[in-house]
Amino acid sequence: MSMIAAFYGGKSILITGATGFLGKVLMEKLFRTSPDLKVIYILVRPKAGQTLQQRVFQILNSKLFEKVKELCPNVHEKIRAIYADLNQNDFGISKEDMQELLSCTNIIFHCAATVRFDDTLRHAVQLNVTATQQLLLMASQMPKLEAFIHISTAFSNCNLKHIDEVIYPCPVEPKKIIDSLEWLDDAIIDEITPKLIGDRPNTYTYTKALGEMVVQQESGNMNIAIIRPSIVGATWQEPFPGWVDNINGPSGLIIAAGKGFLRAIKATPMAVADVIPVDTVVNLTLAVGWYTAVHRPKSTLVYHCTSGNLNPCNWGKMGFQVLATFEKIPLERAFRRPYANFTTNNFTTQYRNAVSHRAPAIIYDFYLRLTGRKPRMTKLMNRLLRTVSMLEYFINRSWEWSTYNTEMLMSELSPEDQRVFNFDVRQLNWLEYIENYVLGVKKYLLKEDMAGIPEAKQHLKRLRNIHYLFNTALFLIAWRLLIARSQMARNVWFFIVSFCYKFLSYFRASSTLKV
Ligand SMILES: CCCCCCCCCCCCCCCCCCCCCCCCCC(=O)SCCNC(=O)CCNC(=O)[C@H](O)C(C)(C)COP(=O)(O)OP(=O)(O)OC[C@H]1O[C@@H](n2cnc3c(N)ncnc32)[C@H](O)[C@@H]1OP(=O)(O)O
Ligand SMILES: NC(=O)C1=CN([C@@H]2O[C@H](COP(=O)(O)OP(=O)(O)OC[C@H]3O[C@@H](n4cnc5c(N)ncnc54)[C@H](OP(=O)(O)O)[C@@H]3O)[C@@H](O)[C@H]2O)C=CC1
Repeated sequence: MSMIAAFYGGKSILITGATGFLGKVLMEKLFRTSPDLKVIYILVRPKAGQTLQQRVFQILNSKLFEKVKELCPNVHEKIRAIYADLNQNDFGISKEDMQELLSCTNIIFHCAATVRFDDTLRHAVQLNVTATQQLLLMASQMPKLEAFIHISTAFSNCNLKHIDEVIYPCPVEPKKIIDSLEWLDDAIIDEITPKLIGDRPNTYTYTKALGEMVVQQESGNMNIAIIRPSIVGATWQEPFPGWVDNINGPSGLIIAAGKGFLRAIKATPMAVADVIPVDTVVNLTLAVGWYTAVHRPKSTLVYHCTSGNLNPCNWGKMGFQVLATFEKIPLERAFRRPYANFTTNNFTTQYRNAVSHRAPAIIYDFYLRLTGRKPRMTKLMNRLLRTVSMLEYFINRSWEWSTYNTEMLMSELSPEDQRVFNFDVRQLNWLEYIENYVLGVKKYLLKEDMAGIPEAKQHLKRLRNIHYLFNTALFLIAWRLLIARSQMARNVWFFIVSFCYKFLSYFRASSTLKV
């Protein structure tokens, strides 16, 4: 019997960010391994015209929850969606709901965050710092609380090369930032943002670091732990391989490469691709929840959930395997044949952006205009290049994350728990994982039918023929222009034509002789 699964039985668990990528997988695993848990409270806001209930209904009816619904048919009765917007004071939670949360919650998993790299400092602080502070204040009023697990990111200290499982201080106190954002106007905030974030690449990593400091400062006598996952990717094994439902991290670029939009990317092939499957993160999170509540470590422990030091893969290998998978299983309606490579310096990157990205987009938009349709490719391409430029920081560097606490926890688990809550990435076969990831992107994110593969292959053949035709036409036009202007080119042309003619005459004469 799994001790961790048994621990969550009968518990009331509060999850923030349950509608997100990580949150959904966390909920799924909890229901699958501890179907006797009491209730999962999820803090949800209405979104895209959907009410709370509609959002929960949509999650429960997704492929991810198929197994859970078999094992635990009353799962919908065990989810209690509570209206909450983390941008508001007290999260906008009603008095009755707040009372219930305060009196019943046993465990908190705080996953909600803004993960956008281009968010304003004001919004990122509100969500990743102030909301964390408010949640901790709520948690401190919960008499039955056993553990508070905060999800941070391995990149919260990406300004360092070697990162230990400790909370590093930020130059400016989080409280000072929160206070000053209250009275500064947006223009001034935008101006001081680069100075505040310093050598971090964006407001996301900066505010996640501030969030950790807040956790440390407000921990009081609660049992708190921080988990730092690196780049969270599709599921490895559970509930099935390859599940992914958002375009963050590598997923968006995998689509862009598969559809033939992305032809070149500035990346260091030998840099470590510290991707970690989402089910591995969830298994570690649940194990940490159990350990923190049961063993009550004296201080706030930080756990790195990374792959690089135990089972490294690099961007070169990842990119190669992504493209190799698209050879066998292409995406539907590709713009061009999937073919991409890495550039290493700014000059070649600018050149490839102009020639391989912008020029085809302009030509295609011209074609759309000619055929009476609305041009859209240039806009799409500019958006892609902007996204790529924001991710470049992470694919041109390597970091070392120590994993003492994570390895210590692994050794504390019973063999059964090591199996059920497996977070040992040494067992991960990267090539298999990447192939399943790419397949998952096709099936679960793009919702493409596997029956469409022959048609997709046919489409790629047509694209190849168009590509050959286009290149031949381009060559002939360039050659025609050249021989019209240069005597030397004309001489070369005359030489080639007469050589071919002589060769053909000789061939014809000899074959005639043989007969
Ligand atoms: C040797 C051979 C070689 C061969 C080589 C071959 C190479 C080729 C192979 C290539 C593959 C292999 C290499 C891979 C490298 C990966 C690097 C990853 C590094 C990641 C590091 C992460 C580290 C940190 C980890 C963390 O700790 S945090 C988590 C990470 N955080 C992020 O990853 C957020 C980033 N993103 C943004 O920050 C915003 O996205 C922004 C970018 C500002 C844009 O922003 P914007 O332009 O506004 O675009 P969006 O609005 O966002 O979206 C635009 C459209 O997508 C739609 N859409 C938005 N959402 C979603 C959603 N959910 N689900 C579905 N759709 C969505 C939206 O509807 C809109 O569609 P539309 O409306 O146009 O129709
Ligand atoms: N994905 C990754 O690569 C990594 C993620 N992490 C961390 O893991 C955690 C989860 O990330 P992930 O699941 O990928 O992110 P998602 O963007 O998929 O999910 C974010 C969640 O936060 C919720 N949320 C955002 N704003 C609010 C708000 N104002 N009120 C209520 N809820 C809100 C979202 O709700 P809604 O659905 O309503 O928008 C969503 O449920 C984050 O803390 C992130 O920093 C760490 C390392 C890597």
